[in-house]
Order: sequence, then structure tokens, then C-alpha cells
Amino acid sequence: MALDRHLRIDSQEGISFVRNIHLDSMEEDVLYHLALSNKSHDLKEIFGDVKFVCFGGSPSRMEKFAHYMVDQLKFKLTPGQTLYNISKGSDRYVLYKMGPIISVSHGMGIPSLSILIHEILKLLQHAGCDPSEVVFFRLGTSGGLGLDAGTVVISEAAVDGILRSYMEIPTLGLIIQHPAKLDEALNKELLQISEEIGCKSELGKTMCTYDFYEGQARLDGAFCDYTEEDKLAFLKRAHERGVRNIEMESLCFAAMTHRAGVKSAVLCVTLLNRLNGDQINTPHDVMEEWQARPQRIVAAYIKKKLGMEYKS
Ligand SMILES: O=P(O)(O)O[C@@H]1C[C@H](O)[C@@H](CO)O1
Ligand SMILES: O=c1cc[nH]c(=O)[nH]1
Repeated sequence: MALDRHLRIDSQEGISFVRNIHLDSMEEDVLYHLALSNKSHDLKEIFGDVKFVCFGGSPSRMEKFAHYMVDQLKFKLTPGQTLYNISKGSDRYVLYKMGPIISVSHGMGIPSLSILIHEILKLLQHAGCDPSEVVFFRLGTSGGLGLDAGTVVISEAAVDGILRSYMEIPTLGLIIQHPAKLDEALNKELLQISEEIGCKSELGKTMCTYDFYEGQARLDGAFCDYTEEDKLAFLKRAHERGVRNIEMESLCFAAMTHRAGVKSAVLCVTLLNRLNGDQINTPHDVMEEWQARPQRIVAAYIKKKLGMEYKS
């Protein structure tokens, strides 16, 4: 008899960055991949005012976003004062803080992001932040389905490579399924802001895969056991079911923030229309401008929340 090892849990029990009794009895909590700890650092002093946590794959993109936000919020860095990578002691991620905003890189794929989200949630807990007042954003890139390249997709839901709306984590010999849900009201507000600032965006489902090549039905990986017709049939089926872009982190981002009850949104610019091809060969300067689009929308959202003029 085959054993069913799948267990779906929607373990959201209110809003809480952490839900783990083992943490209470630990003398020190080392956030190893961030090179921080609740003993060696005064996490309340450094992070106690955080309200917005912005994630993105690439370290340089998140450094640029940090500088962009300093500029947008008109922070005055005194002479000699610089924005610095707080997690410099670890070479896994970069983390910058500008007033109530964290800008942090997460690397590529769910395993890298999931480590970071565990540590960021614990960091905010140690810092004494209020989970009902913090919003998480993923500012990413993706392959589009049926959209002009450069369009920002605001994810209304995240699904896996076979269109299921939960993330599976093998845990103690069982496959635990965590629902991946995103915040409808936040998405509506972001969509409206994107219109107000003239940044082309659309709501749609985001497919999150474990691989860039075969997982995303590309024909240009080192291996490929399907035809172009198979590829297009799959992508068109996904498009018919509401998928508008494909990337590699939204499922984990949505599942872990939903589990904590923290508001979150995923905004990814599309770098190409996958119905037309697989290779990404857009000139660097054009790509840089496209990658800044999700940042512009989130910057406007943050400015609006801080009571600043945000439409300019
Ligand atoms: O945030 P980024 O632009 O890193 O997100 C996508 C998904 C993968 O991490 C990566 C693949 O090129 O880009
Ligand atoms: O096609 C793409 C482009 C960016 N990121 C992805 O995961 N896929």
C-alpha cells in the first residue's frame, strides 16, 4: 500500500513573525547568513523602526535600490556617512537599512530565499517590530507570458511549476504543503499607484519554478527532452489559467509571509515574452531601466505611506 506523505497545513494563527517555542530557551540566536546575532548586536536599536522590507535577487540591484530610496526620501547622509552593507561579515546576502526600510538581496531560487526569510523574520522579532505594521516586497525579474517586455506583473497569486498554489517542504519525512497567498488589497493599491506614476503594470498569476531552464520550458538549456510544440502548448495552457509571468521565488515569498501573517507583494518586471523565445539579449541599459520599474512603484507606495508626495 502506498503511503500518502502529503500534509497541507494552513498554519496561520494570527500575525506573528515567529511561532517556535524552541527560540525562547536559546541563550543566543545567531542569524548566521546575515552575520548578525541578538547577543552581538543591539537589534532593537538598529532595526526597531523597520516598516518595509524589500527583497530582490541581485546584490547590486538591492544596493542601487538602497541609494535610490535615500534619494527619494531625501535622507541627508552627513559627510563621511555612507550607506553600508550591514551583513558584510557574511558573503551570502547584502543588507542595507535606510530609515524604516531594509533592502536585502536573496540570491536565486527558493532554497536561498527561504533561509533569508527565516532569518529576517527572526531579526524583526528580536528587534521588537510589530508584524501588523511591516510590509514585505519582492522586486524581481521574470519571463512574461503574452506581455510586452518591460511590463511589471504584480502577482495576484503564486503557483508552482504544475500550477499548484502551495509550496512543498519535505519535513521529517512528510511533504508539508504551505499555501502561498498574497494580499489583494495591497495589490490593488500598488496597481493604482503604478497607473498614477505611469509605470505599465498588470495583475496576474506568477508561476514559480525550481529551475530556470527545463522548469520554465526553455529550449536552450544543456538538456531538453521536449519539442517546441510541447513547450508552447504548456506555456499557452499556463497563460489560459491566468499565469502572466514565470520566476523562481514568489511561491516561497507568498507562503512564508502568509504563514507569518505579514502583508506582502511580489512585483517582477518581464524581461521577454516567453511565447516568442527563451534567450535574454536585451541591451544592459534597457534592462537596468526595466529592473528599476518595480522599485519605482514600491518607492511611491512607501512615500505615500510616509505622507510624502509620491506621484512625482
Ligand atoms: O530577483 P531576480 O531577478 O533574481 O529573480 C529572477 C528569478 C531568479 O532568481 C533569477 C533568474 O534569472 O531572476
Ligand atoms: O525568463 C526568466 C527571466 C527572469 N527570471 C526567470 O526566472 N525567468
